[in-house]
Amino acid sequence: MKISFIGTGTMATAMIKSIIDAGIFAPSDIMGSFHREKKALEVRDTLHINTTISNSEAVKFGDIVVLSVKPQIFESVANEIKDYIRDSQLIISIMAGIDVETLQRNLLHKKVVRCMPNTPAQIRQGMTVWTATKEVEDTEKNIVKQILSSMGSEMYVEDEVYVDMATALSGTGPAYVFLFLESLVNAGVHLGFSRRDAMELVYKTTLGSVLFAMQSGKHTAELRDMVTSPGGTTADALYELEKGGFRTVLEKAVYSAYKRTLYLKELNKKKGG
Ligand SMILES: NC(=O)C1=CN([C@@H]2O[C@H](COP(=O)(O)OP(=O)(O)OC[C@H]3O[C@@H](n4cnc5c(N)ncnc54)[C@H](OP(=O)(O)O)[C@@H]3O)[C@@H](O)[C@H]2O)C=CC1
Ligand SMILES: O=C(O)[C@@H]1CCC=N1
Repeated sequence: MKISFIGTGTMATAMIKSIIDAGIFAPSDIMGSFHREKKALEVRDTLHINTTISNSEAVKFGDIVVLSVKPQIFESVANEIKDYIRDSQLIISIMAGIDVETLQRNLLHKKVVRCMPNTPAQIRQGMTVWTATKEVEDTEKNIVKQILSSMGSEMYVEDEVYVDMATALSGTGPAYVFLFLESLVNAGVHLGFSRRDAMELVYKTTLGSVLFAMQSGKHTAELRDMVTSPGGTTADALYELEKGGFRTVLEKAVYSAYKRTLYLKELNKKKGG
């Protein structure tokens, strides 16, 4: 079985590394398409996969074709490749805000998987939410599951509205976490820690807390209470976070990302007729 990637950037490269590391595809069974020759040659030399600057050539190569270009150029890429897609091929889209109906209509193809991965896939710790059209057979779903599991964890959903929601929560999510980490490290530096020590304290505290929350099975409010000694330091810090609207800001940010997903979806629905 062979797999092609249309647009071999950050996410596609993470997927390629994961499927090679997991032994699902050999580098010789993978092709990545690029729009710049220099980049194509660089990736060919580092990942030892096949590369091309022709999207149609990439489509012809794979049994599975992953669409990993930016959503903004999907319409022109679809026009370029639609005549080369075979009925037997499985199309996997990782593009944000392009729904199944738009994919099927622009590609003139029914067998489609839509998924939303995230960047921790680069170290095989990603989280991907995905859905498939009824034309995708169970054996193909199993292959998709294997591919996505090679990047970390996966969650299948029947209704693609959850893929839109996941775009705002888990797809965009690493950016929220990185900003949170950066802010805490800066706070540590402000107190007088070296940046290196502050990073170690913050990263390990965050990792430990996430594992604790997952393994304890307790509600996070209970876990928070366990940290909050009466008349102690935590109560003061939490008071300031609540006063500053920490939760509301976070909820508004996620909702804003969700609205952007829906906007992109509508925009792409209108394009391409
Ligand atoms: N980054 C993320 O966290 C996530 C991204 N996604 C989705 O993944 C997709 C890719 O995102 P990401 O990897 O971040 O973006 P990148 O910009 O890193 O990847 C897109 C790649 O497509 C290439 N490209 C541009 N035009 C063409 C073309 N006409 N034909 C072939 N290739 C082309 C770009 O090349 P060049 O750089 O030379 O322009 C680039 O390498 C997006 O649709 C995004 O919504 C989904 C989940 C998470
Ligand atoms: O910012 C974006 O549009 C992409 C989709 C999810 C994460 N990054």
